[in-house]
Amino acid sequence: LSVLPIAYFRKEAAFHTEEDFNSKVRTACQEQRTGTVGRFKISKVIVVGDLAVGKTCLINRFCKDAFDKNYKATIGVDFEMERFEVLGIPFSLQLWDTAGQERFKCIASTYYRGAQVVIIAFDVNDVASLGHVRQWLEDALKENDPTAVQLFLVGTKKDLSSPAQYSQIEQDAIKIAQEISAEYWAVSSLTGENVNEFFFRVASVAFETNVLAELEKSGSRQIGGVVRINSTSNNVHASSKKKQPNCCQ
Ligand SMILES: Nc1nc2c(ncn2[C@@H]2O[C@H](COP(=O)(O)OP(=O)(O)OP(=O)(O)O)[C@@H](O)[C@H]2O)c(=O)[nH]1
Ligand SMILES: [Mg+2]
Repeated sequence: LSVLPIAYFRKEAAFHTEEDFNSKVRTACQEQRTGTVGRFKISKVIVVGDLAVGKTCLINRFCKDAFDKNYKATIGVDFEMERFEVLGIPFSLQLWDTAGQERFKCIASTYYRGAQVVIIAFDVNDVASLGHVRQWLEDALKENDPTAVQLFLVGTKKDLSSPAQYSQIEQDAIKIAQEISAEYWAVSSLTGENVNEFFFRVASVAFETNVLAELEKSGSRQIGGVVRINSTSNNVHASSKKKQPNCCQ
């Protein structure tokens, strides 16, 4: 799946409104200076939200181009891998579909950790599911570094709402998206409306962020063309300090 720069859905609640990839990112990709991105890097994406809002259907529409009208609750978690190519660089997303049902939530939440992207889904025909967005966010951020996570708020089942009903809930959804710094989208897994666009946007935003982080890392390491391996080994050391005290000293 080759990813072209995909536009935001609503200007009022978008990460950025540039029409193309960041120029630093484009140059780095041209010169194949993307570090671990493209070789080892897999970004973890979790999809959370109330039961039956359509999380599983959303992932299945994108990954399998399939739709099931029968509801089968997700028990715990499921995951799908999706490979993309962005600016000629291979890039993978691991899409974690989690359970919305209360009784399976505690299993599911153990898989929230390490997410780069959090997608909070609500049903555009169910105001209560939008009301629960903050709770889902809180739960997801308990397991993650809030400053490192990119958030998407996605309204599902757009096919079931009339334009008038839809525009009413969209106003509220955009307000919440702004408050929680999420990018807002609305999709239908039944018709497929905006589903590919949405995931391509997720992939391009995640990719850009990863490449920029790589550039920052290599920028701070390189001094006058000399690669200082110290700074990374310090990090490794810091995180494994407890187990291996003084191993390199
Ligand atoms: N009309 C319509 N129905 C949908 C859409 N997406 C999902 N549904 C239906 O909504 C029900 C729930 O969908 P799921 O995807 O299983 O919901 P979920 O969020 O994964 O639910 P849990 O796994 O219990 O958390 C199913 O009957 C789907 O067919 C949509 O875009 N349009
Ligand atoms: Mg499900």
